[in-house]
Amino acid sequence: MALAVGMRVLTRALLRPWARGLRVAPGRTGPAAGGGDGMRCFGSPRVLVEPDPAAGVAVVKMRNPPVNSLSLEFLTELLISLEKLENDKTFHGIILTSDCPGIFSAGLDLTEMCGRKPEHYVEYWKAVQETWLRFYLSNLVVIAAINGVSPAGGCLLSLTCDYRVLANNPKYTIGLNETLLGIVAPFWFKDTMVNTIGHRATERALQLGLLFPPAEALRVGVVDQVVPEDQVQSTARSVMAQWLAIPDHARQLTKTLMRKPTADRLLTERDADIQTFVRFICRDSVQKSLHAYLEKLKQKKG
Ligand SMILES: CCCCCC/C=C/CC(=O)SCCNC(=O)CCNC(=O)[C@H](O)C(C)(C)COP(=O)(O)OP(=O)(O)OC[C@H]1O[C@@H](n2cnc3c(N)ncnc32)[C@H](O)[C@@H]1OP(=O)(O)O
Repeated sequence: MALAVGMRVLTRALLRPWARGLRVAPGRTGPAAGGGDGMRCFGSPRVLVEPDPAAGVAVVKMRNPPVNSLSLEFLTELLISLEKLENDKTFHGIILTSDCPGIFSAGLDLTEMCGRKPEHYVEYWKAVQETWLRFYLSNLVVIAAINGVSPAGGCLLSLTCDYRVLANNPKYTIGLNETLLGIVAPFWFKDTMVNTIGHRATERALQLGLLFPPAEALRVGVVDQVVPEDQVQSTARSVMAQWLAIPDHARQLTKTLMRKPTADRLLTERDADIQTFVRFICRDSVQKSLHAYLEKLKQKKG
């Protein structure tokens, strides 16, 4: 039932004109692409997929410059790539990483949440929910190779993964910093964090909008491993090999057992959650906060 609802939303998304027009990235082969057996990179303008069929793994690189903000188009492309890989029996695992230097993802795209019509907020929030559900419940092993800063929605995306490897760079902070923007992390953002680091640590992290530098992120458990920057990908690969050595059906069922209750909560409250989001984001005070925050980001340069 849950899956059917999810598929309907994704199918609707795929039917949108800009999604239908998605081009497949020009194919290229290479070592990262498992060039040995000739399988090519594929993907879409904002998502590059480097398949390694021999290992049963694909590296999914987010490339929505400058900061991999999670726009509606980008989320849809991510979902399409995920679905393609899930439907291809060659693949058992995904390494999710960034192609934008120094940035994993800046989180939800603030321009999707500012100065738009309520109908747009509905469409956008559905895509955010769908992305979370599909990644959180994916049967594939999903490992985040976090090679940059990862606030808010960027952190949430990494929390949907089964394992997080973070590059040891003090600039690469990670956390749910929504309160600093004058907004509130929805219950399923909070639940995902609670499932990862526990209730008390989440309470503190979310109220204060903490963005953890690598050592702190490791200590509190937001990430599973911190490694030198040039070892993030290789570490993700060796962790993947360990996870793929486990009998797949047993691992998948265990993942579902652990995650389904959390996902079910959103699935049963999905429409109410959309209404809550739209009501909240349409408030004058929230729009003012978000505009001011975006302005501050822009002025930082000047
Ligand atoms: C019940 C209601 C529930 C509501 C819940 C809503 C939940 C929201 C969750 C979120 O994810 S909100 C987004 C939170 N994200 C952030 O706080 C990150 C903001 N960005 C930054 O801190 C920095 O940009 C960075 C990621 C550290 C990168 O810094 P850098 O110096 O490399 O780049 P900038 O010059 O700051 O940015 C370049 C460019 O990109 C624009 N931009 C940055 N972040 C976003 C974003 N999240 N959305 C849209 N646009 C973004 C920035 O404005 C610059 O634009 P310009 O036009 O080139 O000036």
